[in-house]
Parts: sequence; structure tokens; C-alpha cells
Amino acid sequence: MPPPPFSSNKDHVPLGLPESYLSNQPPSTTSTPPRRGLHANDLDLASTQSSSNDPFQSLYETIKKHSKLSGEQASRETKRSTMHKKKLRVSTSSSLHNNNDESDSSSATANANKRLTNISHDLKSSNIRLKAQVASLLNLSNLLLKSSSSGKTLGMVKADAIAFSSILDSNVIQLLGPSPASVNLAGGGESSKDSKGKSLNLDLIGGEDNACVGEMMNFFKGMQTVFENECSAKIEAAEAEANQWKEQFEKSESERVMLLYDYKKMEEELDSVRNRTNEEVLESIYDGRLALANGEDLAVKDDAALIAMGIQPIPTNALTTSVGRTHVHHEMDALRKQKEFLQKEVEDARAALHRQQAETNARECDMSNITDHLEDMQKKLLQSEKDKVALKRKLIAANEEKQKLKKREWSYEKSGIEAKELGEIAVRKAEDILEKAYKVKVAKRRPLVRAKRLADESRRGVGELGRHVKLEINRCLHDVCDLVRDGLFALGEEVQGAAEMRVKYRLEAQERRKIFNKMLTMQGRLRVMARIRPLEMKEGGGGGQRCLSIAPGGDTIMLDFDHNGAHKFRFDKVFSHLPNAHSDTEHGIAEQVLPLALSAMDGYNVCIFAYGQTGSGKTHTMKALTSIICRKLFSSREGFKSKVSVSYTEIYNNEVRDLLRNPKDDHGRSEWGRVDKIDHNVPSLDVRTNSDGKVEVNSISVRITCAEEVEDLVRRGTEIRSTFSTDLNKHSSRSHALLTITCEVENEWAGLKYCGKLNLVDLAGSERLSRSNTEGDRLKETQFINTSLAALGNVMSALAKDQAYIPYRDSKLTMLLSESLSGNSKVLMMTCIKEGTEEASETLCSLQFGARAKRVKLGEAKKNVVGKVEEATATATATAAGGSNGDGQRKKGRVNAPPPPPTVLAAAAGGKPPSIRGKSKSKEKK
Ligand SMILES: Nc1ncnc2c1ncn2[C@@H]1O[C@H](COP(=O)(O)OP(=O)(O)OP(=O)(O)O)[C@@H](O)[C@H]1O
Repeated sequence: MPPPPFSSNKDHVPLGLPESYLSNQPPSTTSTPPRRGLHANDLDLASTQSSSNDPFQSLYETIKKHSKLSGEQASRETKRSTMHKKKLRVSTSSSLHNNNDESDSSSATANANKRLTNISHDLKSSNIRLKAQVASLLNLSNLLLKSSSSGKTLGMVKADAIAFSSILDSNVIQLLGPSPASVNLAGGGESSKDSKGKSLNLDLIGGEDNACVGEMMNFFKGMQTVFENECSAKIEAAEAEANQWKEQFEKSESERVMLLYDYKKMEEELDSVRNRTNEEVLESIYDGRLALANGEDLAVKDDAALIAMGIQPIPTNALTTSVGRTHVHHEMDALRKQKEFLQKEVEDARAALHRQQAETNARECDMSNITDHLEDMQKKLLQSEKDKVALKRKLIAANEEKQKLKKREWSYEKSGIEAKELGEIAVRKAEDILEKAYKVKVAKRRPLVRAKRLADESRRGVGELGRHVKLEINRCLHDVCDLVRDGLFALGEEVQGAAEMRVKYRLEAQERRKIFNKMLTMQGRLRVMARIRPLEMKEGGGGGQRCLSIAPGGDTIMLDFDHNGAHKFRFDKVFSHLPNAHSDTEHGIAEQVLPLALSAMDGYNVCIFAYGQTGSGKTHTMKALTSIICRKLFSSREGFKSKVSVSYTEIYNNEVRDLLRNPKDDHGRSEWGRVDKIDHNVPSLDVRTNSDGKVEVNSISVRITCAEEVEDLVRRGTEIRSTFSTDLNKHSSRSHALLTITCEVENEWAGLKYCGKLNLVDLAGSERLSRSNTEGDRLKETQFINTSLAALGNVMSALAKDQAYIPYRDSKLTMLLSESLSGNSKVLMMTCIKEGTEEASETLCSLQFGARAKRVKLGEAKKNVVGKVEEATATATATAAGGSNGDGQRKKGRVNAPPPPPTVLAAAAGGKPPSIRGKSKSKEKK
């Protein structure tokens, strides 16, 4: 138990007041200095601590209990005081009734009552203040409880922070590895350095891949170290702050305990004062009454003090005794001192409360700061958690990148090794080549050196040689000049002789041709030749059967048709690739045909026509022959004045059409454009017989000067010729084509003008209707073709039988060929046949047709003389010819030998032949 705060020794203090009150000194500080801090035994905390481990909770409970006790005690005291007051009032009133000086006594009683009321009022107010103090202490204890719980949270947070730091440490160390890092932290503003003290820059993109990975590792390690340092620094700061606050809390706790102790002591003192005051007041009243009864005089001087204290002094007339006055005086002093003491205590308590309040506020403020700080810490921890996750992600990405880089590195290494190997091979090869090149260089240098030496030598020799050569040249030049002079004389003679020989040759050629024509004319029959077209691939070019063969001698075709022995057909010539046959080349055929064709230049009518089944090569053959004949015709014109004109017609569906017409059709195609569609609207030409009995056609006749012009016209005409694709031939001619070349020649040697006609006829092919599978227009065409060919066959038969009537007029074809077939012409039929077994029957027909034609005797062919050449020209020519023979003497060794006659020379040199009289004269004059 704590020692009593005030002494209750009544011996020293008559009214029972404590000595300190009387000496106006604070009792606690002077007599027994109060202990700072509250001990457990003082507050009976031992028992409380045993029940609860939380000191704050027990403290709170204790304060609560004491404050409750204080409240109860205060109320008890108040009740007691009230009762005491009542008693005093009763006793006072009774005593006053018994007193003679009733009015004085009543006023004293009233004063005493007043004072009591005041004391009671003070007690009430002090009670209220105590209650308020208790409430504030309760608040304080609540705050401390909160502080304690906050302290717990702080501890927890700290523990969590430490745990997190350790997890983070382990993770980061595990992920980053042990390499040191150097990195400039964002916001840190500091750049740490690696072990070598060299500042590194984080550069994950550029540089070598390995360096990047290493830098990454360094970066993460640096992050780890910095984070560790920061965390530990923050934790240490938080710990220090927590310790500080703990110390402060303990300090305030001890202060609070001390205050409680003071408060309790004060309460006790108050109680004792209250008790003593009541007793003493009663005693003083009793004594006062006694003094009054004894008639003691009271000091008047004290009245003013009493009044000043609010106590009504006892009137002098009522209390006259000095004892009474003295007592009252003492009582008043005591009361005054007590009041002062109480006032002082209250002020001290108020100041202490103020201090407490301020400290509590400060603590609250600090606590809120700590709470904020803790929240910040929590936020930072969360942020660091997020950073950790982000770092983890980055680390995973970096690992993936690392893997990729490793793979790439492997591939680079592989390709590097390959490249190295290739490079080594290339280097070896290059070395080989260089070695070879060096050898070659060395080998080549030798002949070069040798050549150089030779060149030097020859350069030296050349000088001498040049001089020799010069002399030799001069000598030679003289010799050459002599030789040339002699040679020129000899050459002149030679030229003269050559010219004479040329003239002789031409005369000889003419004579030969004359004889040939005479022979042909004498023969007077239609010549028939055959040409066998080789098998096409589709017909068995890859193994198809042939039904034809050529007998030795080359003119007889054997057809193995029906296995009843071969059919034999003899012709003038047979052209084929088959053994024994004549050369099937175009020039081989032309060689045989040309003498006949060229007789047109001598004024004969010549007709060459191709007959045969469709697709047997008629057009193919005639095209080639036309080209060769025309070239030869124009080349053999040399030495003759001639005019050549061409007409080109076709007989389509027994109608004659001009193939040299303007081919502009209704499709709007350009001139001479190819027409794939047969134009049925083309007007046919008139075929009529003139007064001489000759058949005439009003076709276009084009004057030409060279073979190329003929070829061009034929090409254009063929383009608009009626052709169509059939089952048997892709480009089957659906008409008979007649190319007529009219040659007007002035034969100056003979002095006559001749007009020969060369008809080149490409007949449409005969075909069986059953095989051609034609219908509509094609069928109609086929019928016309077959009819006209039949008419030709009839004409041939009639001619062969030498009938009186030849049915020329049965068809347009025979009408147009009538002139050629009527006995004044040389006719050649080229029978075109196929050699495949499939075509055997058609081949047989063609061969039979050819055989029939071969029997035709046309009679002697005659020249068509259309006029005479001027005599002068003929004489000149004859003179020239004769002159060459007569005056062939030349002076030997003369250069200026007389030239041969101009006509002869012109003919010999291939120049223009002598012109027709009149015109040629004028030209000669010019
Ligand atoms: N001797 C040959 N050598 C090679 N191919 C040939 C020979 N003769 C003809 N031919 C080819 O055979 C095909 C038919 O020839 P071509 O048109 O000349 O026959 P055709 O007798 O005129 O037929 P049609 O009577 O139907 O007009 C053509 O493609 C031609 O080139």
C-alpha cells in the first residue's frame, strides 16, 4: 500500500488540517516526494498481470476499476456530506432555538450553511473534473491500446517485409545467378560499378549476343543488390522508429502511471480533507457556539477577511467572546488555506490534463504518421511485388531470347564451320590455280623471251631485208609491167575468143532446145509422171503398210492391191523416196519438168497439171514447181526481149473466179488477207469461145518482170483460194487452180515473135464421198470436183481413142484446158499418189487415170508465132554471129584489140538484148 499522503496527527494541527496546508507548501513535494512511474504493486497490477499478458489491457482494466471506485467513493462521500449537512442543520437550528441570541446564531448558521454549500459545490465540481479526468484517462488508455495494436501490425509488417525480402532475395539470386551487376537505377540517380570499377551500360539490343546476356545478368543482379539495400534500410528505419515510439510509449505509460498515482493520492487527500473538514466544521461550530456561550470576543479585523472569502462574519454584537472569534478566525484561515490548496491542486490537475491532452494529440499525430508511413511501406511492397513479377516476365523473355540466340549461334557456328571448310577448299583451289598459273606464266615467258629475241633479230634483219626487197620490187615491177602488157594483149584475145565462144554456145543451146522441142513435138503425146507422197505418221509412218513399190528402171509403179498380183503402171518418170525411183527432191523433179516448161518461151503452149486423190501432194508439188519454173523462166529470158504476164483463176463449183481480184470481203479484212471462209458471193468470170475457137476468160492479167512478183501473186491468190479442212486433208483445195503465165518473146535470131502459154494447174483432189464424210457445202463441192475430174477423164479417154468429138464443154475445167489438150500444146500430167494400203483403191484410180492419159496422143506441138522481129535487128544479130566466126583474127600482144560486136557482147555479158526495131534504135542513139 502506498504511504498516506497527508499526516492526520491532530496534535500538531488543532483543526485536523495537514501541516503542509497550514505551511502553505505542497504536501507531496515537501514531505514525501511522489515516485515517478506506477508500480504494479501500487496499482495492484500483479494480480491483473497474472490473468492477462497484455500490459495495456490490464492497465486499462485497472484504470477503469479505480475510476469506478472513485466514482462510487465520491458519491458515497457526497451522500455522507449531505447527511452530515442535514444533521448539522438540525443541530444548528436546535441550538439556535436554545440560544438567547437567536438572530446571531441563525446568521452564523446561515454563514456556515453557505460555506458548506460552497464546499459542497467545490466538491461537486472537483468530482466532475475528476470524472472528466478519468474519461480522458480512459481515452488515453484506448489510444494506447490502439498504439499497442498498431505496434503489433508494425511488427507483423516488419516480419512480412523481412520474409518477403528473403523470398525476393532467394528468387532473384536463383534467377539472376552470381554475376555482379552494374546498372543505373531509375529514380536512384546513382550508377554503381562492377568489380573492376568500370561503369557498364545496359544495352540489350546492340552488341554481341553473349555480351547482352551477360549485361542482362549484371542488370538483374544490380537490381537485387539495390533492392536489398533499400529494403534493409527501410526496415531498419522502421524498426528504429518503432523502438523510438516504444520508448515514447513506455515513457508516457510511466507518466500516466505517475499521474494515476498522483490522482489517487489527491483523491485520498481530498477524502481525508473532506472528512476532516466536516468534523472540524462541526467542531468549530460547536466551539463557536461554546465561545459564544462563554462570551468571548472575536476579532473584528477578521470580518473583512471572512467577507472577502464569502463568509458572513459573525456580528460582533452576537459573538462577543474572543475565544469564539479566535476559533472562527482559525477556522476561516484553515478554510482559506484549504481552499487555496484545493484551487492549486485543481489548477495543477488541469495543467497536467492539458499536458496529457497535448501529448495524446502529439502521439495521435505520430501514430497517424506511422500509419501513413506503414501504408506507404505496404504500397511500396506491393509495387516491389509487381516489379518482381515484371522482372520475372522480363527474365523469362530474356531466357527465351537467350535460347533463340544460342540456337542462332549454333547455326552460325555450323554455317561458319561450313564456310570455313569451303573457304579452305577455295583457298586450296586458288593456291593450285595460282601455282598452275605461275607455271604457265613461267612456261609462257620462255617463248615470249624467245619471240622477243627473234623480234629484235628480225627487226634488225628487216632493215636489210627491206632494202633488198625494195630493189627486188623495183626489178619485179619492171618485169611485171612487161608481163602485164603481154598478158593484156593475150587477155584481149582471150576475151574476144570467149565472146565468140559464148555466142557460139547460145546458138548451140538454141539449136539444142530446138532439137529437143522438135523431139517432144515429134513425140506429140501427153507426158505423164508420178510422184509418191510418203506415208504420214498417222497413216503408219511408225510402221504403216505400203502398197506401192518401184520396179527397177524407175519408171514402173507396182501396186499390190488385192493380193492377185501387182498392178503395174509405167510412166515417163516416177519420183519417190522408194528404191529404184527418181529423186523425189524438188530440184530432181524440176530437172525433168523444166525443158517442157521452158518451151513456153519458144512460143509453145505448155500445160502442167497435177492430178490425184485429196491429200496426195498436188498443191505441195505444184507450189514447188511454180517457184522453180518461174525463176528459171526469167533467168533464161536473157538475150531475149520478152513480156510476161500472169493470170490466176480457180474453178469452184464449176464457176471460174479470179484469184487476183481485190479480196476485200464482207468481213472487212485487209487486202490480200487470208480468208478462211469461202466467199460464195464472189462473181464468176465469163468463159467464152472467141471467133478463132479459142476459149477466153475475162480474168485479170498482171504484167510481171521477175519471178518474185509471180511468187507473190501466187501466194496472195492461194490465200483467197477456196480451201477447207476435211477429214482427209487439213487444208483441202476445194477448187481447181489455174496459173497462166503468158510469155511474148521476140526471137531475134529467128526474127519472129512468139507467144507461149504456160498453164500450171493444181486440180482439186478426187475423193470418195464415203471416206470424206462431207455434207452440205462440202458435199456439193466434192460432187462438183468429182464431176469436173470425170469430165477431164472423159476428155482424156476421147483424146486417147482419138475420137472425133472431144467433150471439152462438159465442164469449165475441160473448157479451160481445151487449148492445152487440143493438140497444139505440150502437156505434162503429174499423178500424185499415196503409198499407204488404206489409200490403195484411190491410188489405183489415180494410176489408172494416169495410164489413160498416157495413151493420149496430142499430135505435134506448134509454136505460136505472133509476128516478126525487125529485119535490121535480125541481120545485126546474124552479122554479129557471122562476124565472130569470120573476123576472129587478133594481133597478138596488143592491148587495144577491137571489141566484139555490141549485141554479142551484151548477150555474152548478160546485158540487155537487142531491142525491137524502132524503139531499140532510139535507145541505141541515146
Ligand atoms: N512429197 C511430199 N513430201 C512431204 N509432204 C507432202 C508431200 N506431198 C504432200 N505433202 C503434205 O501432204 C499434205 C497434203 O498435201 P496437199 O495439200 O498438197 O495435197 P492435195 O493433193 O493438194 O490435197 P487436196 O486435193 O485436198 O487439195 C500437205 O501437208 C503437204 O505438205
